[in-house]
Amino acid sequence: MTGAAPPQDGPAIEVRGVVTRFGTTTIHDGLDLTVKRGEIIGVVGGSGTGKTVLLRTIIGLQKPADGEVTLLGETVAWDGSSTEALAGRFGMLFQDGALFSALTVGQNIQVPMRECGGIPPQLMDELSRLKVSLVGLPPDACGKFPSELSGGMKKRAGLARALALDPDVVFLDEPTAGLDPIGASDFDELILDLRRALGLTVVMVTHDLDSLARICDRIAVLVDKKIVVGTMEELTGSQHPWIRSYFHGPRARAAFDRPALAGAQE
Ligand SMILES: Nc1ncnc2c1ncn2[C@@H]1O[C@H](COP(=O)(O)OP(=O)(O)OP(=O)(O)O)[C@@H](O)[C@H]1O
Repeated sequence: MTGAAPPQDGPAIEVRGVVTRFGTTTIHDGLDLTVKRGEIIGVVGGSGTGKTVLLRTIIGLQKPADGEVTLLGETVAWDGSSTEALAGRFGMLFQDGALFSALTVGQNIQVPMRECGGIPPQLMDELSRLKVSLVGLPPDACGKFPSELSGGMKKRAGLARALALDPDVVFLDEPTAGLDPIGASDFDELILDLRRALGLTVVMVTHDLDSLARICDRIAVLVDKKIVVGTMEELTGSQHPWIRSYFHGPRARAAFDRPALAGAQE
């Protein structure tokens, strides 16, 4: 990490030549990705292609075998100092919400505030109420335990915690998984509202084609241990077999409201 103030322009995230190996298995073999500030980018790929590992790498939790990552102008160091230097500047919503079951929603939201330190308890209470309202939960949700919440409410509570310290970037790992279509589309709207209101940059791993079509500016596809990135239109024109079948399958056509490709195999 550099000690200098991070530049406010330039990309939110730069991934250059990232190689990730577990034992003898290579997951990423030279990933490059640039995420612009204020962009909503979807990350897709087959199961086990390393989408979650990519998020963990960007936020400094997973050290790659090679490559460089810059997050909000800070070079990620993977020795713990990254997370410290970037404290509060990014938030993460883990796949299952990852709320602490023994803590209320309000207390969960206050976890990052306590880690940050120096925030008086009364202000933390006030801030957690604000975050609860920001994500569209009723005020009484603050005093509830995760077990008392629906799946959709848990996701919103997890998002409120990710937003606890007013981050510039949020990472969402399958935020709409397990939600019914209405809950999922409400969540999509919430992400769009938050981007509009807070200027957030959003990196979202998702299998939800409706979310991709509705809210993502660009999509990063993990294939062949690398990333192919483009707009929906650009990727729709790709000849790569996995990308082609992903963006032209019947479910994709329903989500993207497109007729079948002329000559496409069904
Ligand atoms: N800490 C680890 N040690 C060893 N292998 C790991 C570790 N973390 C992830 N892997 C492996 O790396 C691969 C990619 O994992 P990852 O969770 O990123 O996949 P994914 O693309 O998010 O998959 P899914 O869509 O199924 O959630 C998997 O084969 C996984 O088993």
